[in-house]
Amino acid sequence: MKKVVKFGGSSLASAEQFKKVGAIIHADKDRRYVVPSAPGKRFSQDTKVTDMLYQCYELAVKEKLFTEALAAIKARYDEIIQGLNLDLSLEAEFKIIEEEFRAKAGSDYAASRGEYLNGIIMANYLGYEFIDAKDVIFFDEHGIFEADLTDKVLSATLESIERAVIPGFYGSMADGTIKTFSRGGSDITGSIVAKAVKAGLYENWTDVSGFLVADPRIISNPEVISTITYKELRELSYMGATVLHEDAIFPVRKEGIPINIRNTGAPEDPGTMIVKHTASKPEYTITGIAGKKGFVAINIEKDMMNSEIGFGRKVLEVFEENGISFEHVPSGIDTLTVFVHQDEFIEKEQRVLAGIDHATSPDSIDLAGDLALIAVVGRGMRETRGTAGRIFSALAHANVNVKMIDQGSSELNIIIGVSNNDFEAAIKAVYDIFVLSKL
Ligand SMILES: Nc1ncnc2c1ncn2[C@@H]1O[C@H](COP(=O)(O)OP(=O)(O)O)[C@@H](O)[C@H]1O
Ligand SMILES: N[C@@H](CC(=O)OP(=O)(O)O)C(=O)O
Repeated sequence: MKKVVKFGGSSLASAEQFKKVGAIIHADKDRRYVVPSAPGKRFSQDTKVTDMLYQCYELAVKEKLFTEALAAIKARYDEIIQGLNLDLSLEAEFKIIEEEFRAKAGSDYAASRGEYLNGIIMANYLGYEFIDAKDVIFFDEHGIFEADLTDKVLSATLESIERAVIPGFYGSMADGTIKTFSRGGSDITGSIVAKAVKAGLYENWTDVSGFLVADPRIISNPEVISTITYKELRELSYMGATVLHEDAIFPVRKEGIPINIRNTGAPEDPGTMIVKHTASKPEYTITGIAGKKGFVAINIEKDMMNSEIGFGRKVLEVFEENGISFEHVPSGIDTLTVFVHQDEFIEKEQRVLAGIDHATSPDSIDLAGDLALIAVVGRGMRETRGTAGRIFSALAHANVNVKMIDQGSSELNIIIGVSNNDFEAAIKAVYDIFVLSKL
């Protein structure tokens, strides 16, 4: 069986981490295709190389001195090369990067160098072939990922290569311009490679022992989810469970290739299996909880709204015209509320409000900001009566005021809107009622 293994930045932050990764790869001969991220944080106050690259390029664009910032990035790689005793120099690579920064090659080019250089080191360390992602991962002229072309070229390229390192996070457009996925996008590259080689398993190695029921930065020592479906996972990762990029399931989903989240620091732990279907019953009624802060609700009221055909479309068109995507649109008889990201909305607020006024002549519009959305997700919720009731009584006990409820018709998730200040308390209350009380 072929396995594709992606290692996140936390797994490749130092020479010591690289050694653990090397041991993991050598422990299983099926681990043939390796997708590395850029070096991440070595300790909590450290800076990821990707962020250092963005900052350095920002200086270059402003025509400020950036050589020191670039030297600090080079030092991160040199430390790894020395720690691994490799006969490798990145001198020439950094010369090219410096020239490209001066020529303002783009912030995507800048960020992509994190994975590119780490890929060169990884290939040298393992004795695997290095494949530059710009030659096998493609985007169209609008920056949209080209799945079919990529799959064709990548599978043909890897067919004759027994073992290879393909850096994550970036690819190229037809004119050669480097383009990255959104942040955390090496997870997507891993999935694309798994599809192209028809892998039996896509292992995604990180710094936690699997997908956890809740964010470990909010709940201490949360339980590990042993098996989760692609659908549940997408809901959770979209809503802030950053361990896997929310788009990483698409390439493997069609082929039904399972993803296994594993811990580089504890390779003996089985981690989480992410699968298409499972007969296994979840341990608790809910599979997981995730959430994000920073939303604003725009409440629109108009008498007889329910009989005005096209009302919702007119409202949503205003958001579309202003380039703002909406998250949720709960509605009543005479009210409609639109939830959007506060940072996207804030600078366009007056234009949007005037647009809604003009398009729908409402009786009133009011705004509620600083809201958080929490998704409670689980394939087991459909079969269990009283789940919503339990969630709301737990929140009431924790003194959390619920501002919005939205249950998807799939009954796979319940979305709850609370104030930003209540975010952590709400997640804790839901976690406690289902996991600690074993419901
Ligand atoms: N539900 C969750 N399960 C596991 N980890 C989570 C969850 N929600 C948030 N996280 C965070 O995601 C981190 C792993 O993702 P990330 O930092 O992108 O790792 P990597 O550097 O390996 O790509 C964990 O250290 C954890 O803090
Ligand atoms: N290095 C990129 C891409 C990535 O996926 O990184 P990580 O695997 O460390 O989340 C980022 O920081 O966004």
